[in-house]
Amino acid sequence: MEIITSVREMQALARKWRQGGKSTGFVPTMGYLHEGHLTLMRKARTENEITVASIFVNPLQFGVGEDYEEYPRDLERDAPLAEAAGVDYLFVPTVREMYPRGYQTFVEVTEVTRGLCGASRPGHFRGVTTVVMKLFNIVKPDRAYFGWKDAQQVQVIRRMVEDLNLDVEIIPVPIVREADGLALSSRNVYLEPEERKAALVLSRSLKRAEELVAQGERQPEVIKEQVKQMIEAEPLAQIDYVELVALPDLTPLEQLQGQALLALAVRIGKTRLIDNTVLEVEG
Ligand SMILES: Nc1ncnc2c1ncn2[C@@H]1O[C@H](COP(=O)(O)OP(=O)(O)OP(=O)(O)O)[C@@H](O)[C@H]1O
Ligand SMILES: CC(C)(CO)[C@@H](O)C(=O)[O-]
Ligand code: BAL
Repeated sequence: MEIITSVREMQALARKWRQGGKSTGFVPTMGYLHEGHLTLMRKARTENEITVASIFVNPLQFGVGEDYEEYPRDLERDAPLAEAAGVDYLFVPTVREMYPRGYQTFVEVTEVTRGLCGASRPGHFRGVTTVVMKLFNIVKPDRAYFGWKDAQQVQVIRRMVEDLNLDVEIIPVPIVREADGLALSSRNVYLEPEERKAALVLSRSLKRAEELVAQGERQPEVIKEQVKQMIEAEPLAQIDYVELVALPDLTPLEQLQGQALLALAVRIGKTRLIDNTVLEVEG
């Protein structure tokens, strides 16, 4: 595996593969790799001739007072993990390399970013779409892999790809969980042992919602209320949002039908965690 830090060098390599007709799979990440990221990388490995991953903690997608400074960074730990997962090139640019002096161009998706994390983290998705657009232009992948843990991010990126006619296939990958249900996240390292236990309330409340739907419940408000009550019963948890919206547009729902996304953002102590499940009703 080769580590590339220069945009120009990465672009030159990508141009060479394109001209040689080699397919490229790309996995953008913010690093501190875990089994969720590695699953994306292994999938990219099996479906493409060249596998590229990036590690870049993108300052543009963090709001004021968020954890940009504390976000875990450890390239010495990450590089061998990426290599073992089959990554050929690990792109690790600096902030100055991605946003040189005078930088002033941004990409904004307007509708599907309004609710959920877009509402609770203003400017977040503008930062995500801007960096992902840049990364796509640098790596020129045929396929790009995104985790369903960030379900809204998947819909936002898909919208950007469709609206801007980008020649890349977006491949969503199911959420990877710990044996006890907690969705893997780089931010789980912030959790103290007691908080780690309390964090299980996210996946448990999603399971409860799935049971309610299996029992015939179709009222979004009833499902959301049950989820909220479960989370509020956990003393260390504080709800940021609990939303039940239609897929793929993430618009409000009057009645559960087709595919809906039940998405949560919950603070456990100072750590903001997200999780979700797709609720599917036939007919
Ligand atoms: N548990 C998971 N299962 C599947 N994909 C995941 C999981 N966690 C992260 N990913 C995906 O990995 C990619 C990189 O995500 P990122 O580097 O932000 O990791 P993260 O663990 O989600 O970090 P954090 O939640 O702390 O921001 C994204 O597409 C994300 O959806
Ligand atoms: C896609 C991404 C790497 C862009 O910075 C980030 O939002 C993430 O890790 O999900
Ligand atoms: N996985 C989403 C990146 C972020 O929280 O900024």
